Amino acid sequence: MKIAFIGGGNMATALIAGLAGQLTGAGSLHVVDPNAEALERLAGQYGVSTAASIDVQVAGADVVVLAVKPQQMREVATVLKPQLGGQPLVLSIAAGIRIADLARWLGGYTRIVRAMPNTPALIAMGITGLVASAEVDPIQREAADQVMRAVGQTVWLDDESLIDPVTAVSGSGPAYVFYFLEAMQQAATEMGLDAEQGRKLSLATFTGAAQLAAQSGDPVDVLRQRVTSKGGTTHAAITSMEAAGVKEAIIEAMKAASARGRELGEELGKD
Ligand SMILES: NC(=O)C1=CN([C@@H]2O[C@H](COP(=O)(O)OP(=O)(O)OC[C@H]3O[C@@H](n4cnc5c(N)ncnc54)[C@H](OP(=O)(O)O)[C@@H]3O)[C@@H](O)[C@H]2O)C=CC1
Ligand SMILES: O=C(O)[C@@H]1CCC=N1
Repeated sequence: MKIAFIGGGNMATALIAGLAGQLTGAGSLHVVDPNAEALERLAGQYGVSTAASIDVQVAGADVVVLAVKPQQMREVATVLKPQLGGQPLVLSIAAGIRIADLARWLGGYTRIVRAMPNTPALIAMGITGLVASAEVDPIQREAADQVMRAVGQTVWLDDESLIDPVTAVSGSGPAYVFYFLEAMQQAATEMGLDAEQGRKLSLATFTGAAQLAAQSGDPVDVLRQRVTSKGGTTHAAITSMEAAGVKEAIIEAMKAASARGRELGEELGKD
């Protein structure tokens, strides 16, 4: 499979890192980005071919991954439009941008899959929500799934509007986890542990608890109750979190992320 990336930033780098080791034979990765330094780094680390603007290699690709910021998508689509003669799959990972708007900017081109990956793709532990336009055939749908499966798990959606909730849960999700870890590490040092001890203890706790939740047949509230001895330390912590409204704040934050995705689509998809 020949895959061309338009945009070689944070998310594209995570996908390229995961994909680089998986392509065999005639498979190739090509990256277009105006930033020469970013291209040099990607070529050096992952052996990809590069270009500063959309070129003949993009025109010959089987899959064109659009990995620019949502605000840059319209301009990129306009430049890409004349290069779609080979009928590639256009795989957009931009938050908010709706298939219908992208199809319009591409001059009515509809072989589009919209995907929402996340940065753990960098270590092949990503998860991606996907939705295909009605015109995408099963072969290209499988191609999209294959690209994303190379960097983790995939979840297909029937309804495009659900990609905003997916963005709020798993697209932005790694940032919430890092934020929680930041708080745990800060608390650890404030209570007298050194930074390395705090980092090791909090990271292992997060990974261990997540693995336990994934492997256990029990729901997470039951697992939480098993840690919470009556009148003990965990009870003190959870009582403090409940009083501060932590759960409600997380739920509100995620709804804000989803609403921002929808708003981006409305704002940027006008006319
Ligand atoms: N980061 C994440 O965790 C996730 C991001 N996404 C989506 O991925 C997309 C990219 O996000 P992210 O990687 O974080 O953003 P970045 O800003 O890191 O990457 C975008 C890259 O595209 C480059 N670029 C700008 N204009 C063009 C152009 N005309 N042609 C080619 N490249 C161009 C940018 O260069 P310059 O900086 O010079 O403008 C930059 O290097 C977004 O749409 C986002 O919604 C989806 C899931 C998760
Ligand atoms: O913050 C953002 O808009 C992008 C989409 C999901 C993660 N990062």
